[in-house]
Amino acid sequence: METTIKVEELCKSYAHVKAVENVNFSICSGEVFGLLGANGAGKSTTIECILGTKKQDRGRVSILGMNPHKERKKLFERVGVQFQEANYQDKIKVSELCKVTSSLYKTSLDYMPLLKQFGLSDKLKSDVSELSGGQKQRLFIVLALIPDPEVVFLDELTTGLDTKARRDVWKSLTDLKAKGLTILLTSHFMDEVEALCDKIMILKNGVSIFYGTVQDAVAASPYDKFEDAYLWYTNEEEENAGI
Ligand SMILES: Nc1ncnc2c1ncn2[C@@H]1O[C@H](COP(=O)(O)OP(=O)(O)OP(=O)(O)O)[C@@H](O)[C@H]1O
Repeated sequence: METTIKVEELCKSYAHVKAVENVNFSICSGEVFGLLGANGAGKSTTIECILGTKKQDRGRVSILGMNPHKERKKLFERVGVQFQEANYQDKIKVSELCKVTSSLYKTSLDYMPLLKQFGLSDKLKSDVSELSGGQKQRLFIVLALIPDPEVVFLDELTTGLDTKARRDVWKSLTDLKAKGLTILLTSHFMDEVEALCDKIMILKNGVSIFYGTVQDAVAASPYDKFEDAYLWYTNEEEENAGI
């Protein structure tokens, strides 16, 4: 399988914080990769280095065979990003935001079927500011998919979604993966990670403490459930240090 994203020896510090330290992973096309870790573990920083919106101090990143710093424009056409907090005008309607987003790309998908897929058809004429948190979250996934991307970055995928909406989003993503879409997601829900991810990396204070499949993560821990294993990985050092 073709490698879509390759991260080698990635390091990035801010003033006094080592946000990412010597991180290595690769993601093949059509794979779903979960970047996990507590708040502040270094997930967003890693993603921003891959997208080229932040410059790493050391290490190499390649995405779709490109250097994200040198080929930002080309990359933009082929990559989708779900933002947590998008900057849009207060009074913009869902249909207008979809139209504006489509106009940014040379080629884009028809947004109507996407809105339908994510349960938002009846919100077409609503102001974005009037949507519920979960509806906004789903709209941001739709916006990320409008450029018909080869890779999509989904940050805190289903935070704020109700049970049914989460399951629907999982199903839609599984269908897109089957068509070859590569997905990098972050999530704080381990059931979601278990349901979707082919491979995961768990970061702690910017360092990778596990890289592999969910099954391997469970097998290498003293637990049978992934959520217990995840907590064991992320707390291990404190426990060993007697904190
Ligand atoms: N612009 C910045 N200036 C200074 N420190 C920063 C900056 N951005 C992030 N950091 C620090 O770098 C570390 C990693 O932050 P990052 O946002 O990558 O974590 P994260 O895993 O994405 O967290 P979350 O789950 O809360 O989104 C944290 O200690 C954070 O305080």
